[in-house]
Amino acid sequence: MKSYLMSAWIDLARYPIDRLASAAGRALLRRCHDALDTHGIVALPGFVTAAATTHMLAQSERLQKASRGFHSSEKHNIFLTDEAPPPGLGPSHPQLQQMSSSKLIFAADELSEATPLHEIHAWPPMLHFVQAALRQEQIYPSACPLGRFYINVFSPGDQLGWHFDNSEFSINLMLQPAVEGGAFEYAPRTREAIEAMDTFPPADSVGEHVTVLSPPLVSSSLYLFYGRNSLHRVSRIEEGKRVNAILSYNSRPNERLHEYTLRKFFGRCEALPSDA
Ligand SMILES: O=C(O)CCC(=O)C(=O)O
Ligand SMILES: [Fe+2]
Repeated sequence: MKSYLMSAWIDLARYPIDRLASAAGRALLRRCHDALDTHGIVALPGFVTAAATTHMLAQSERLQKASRGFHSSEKHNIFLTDEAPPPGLGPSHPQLQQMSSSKLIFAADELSEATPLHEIHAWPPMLHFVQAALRQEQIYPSACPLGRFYINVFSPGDQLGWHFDNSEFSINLMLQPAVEGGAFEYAPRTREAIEAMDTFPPADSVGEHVTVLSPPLVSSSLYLFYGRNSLHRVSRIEEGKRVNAILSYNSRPNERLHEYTLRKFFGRCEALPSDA
């Protein structure tokens, strides 16, 4: 897709991701690197256009009305593993903490081909930008029919408990922050410190033990962060819906999510029939 068409979805004047070698492109990358080095996260306000956000929110609204999607509700540990912890750990050990998470998810195959999300995810300059901003050697768009991109809808009472992601980095597009609650709380580069703890703090006191950032969440903004190394959560939504999109890229080509993750996230392993 040509830049002049993509500029309907991405604010390419403000974020010249299709001209990374230009002075403006290099300045953008420097800004990303500085923020990632300092905070482990970079926020890019107004990365997508209001038209793109409106389009994606309308699609999510239609799917909610049609009772589509999968409401995932689960208990998990902070490392998102199913491995049995070694015996003899005290009850407050980080490996034994059970967190609760719930949200409604629309998988990629429920989001039509014509969605801006599909076009943004597949656009080569987007991949090159993410790769350069996150200083990855080579990344590839996820090939997972369900998980290559998806939309999360958090309603009041939903949250994501503290966790480290399995993937090294995450690309999160905020479409609509909650009216109240639903903060993204992020503790940069804390994996080693948390792994070394004997006692994990109560969920609401984590910030007394490690530095927790809570970037302002603004509609149409893109957030890039290193989720495998940094403990993070989405606090309980108190009012309004919180809607965001996740774009997946991997360090190996043709990666797909494993059956276990697919079941947990999407409630199924198979893509829907293409005429669904
Ligand atoms: O919704 C967010 O802001 C973060 C999502 C997240 O941490 C995840 O999907 O693993
Ligand atoms: Fe996460």
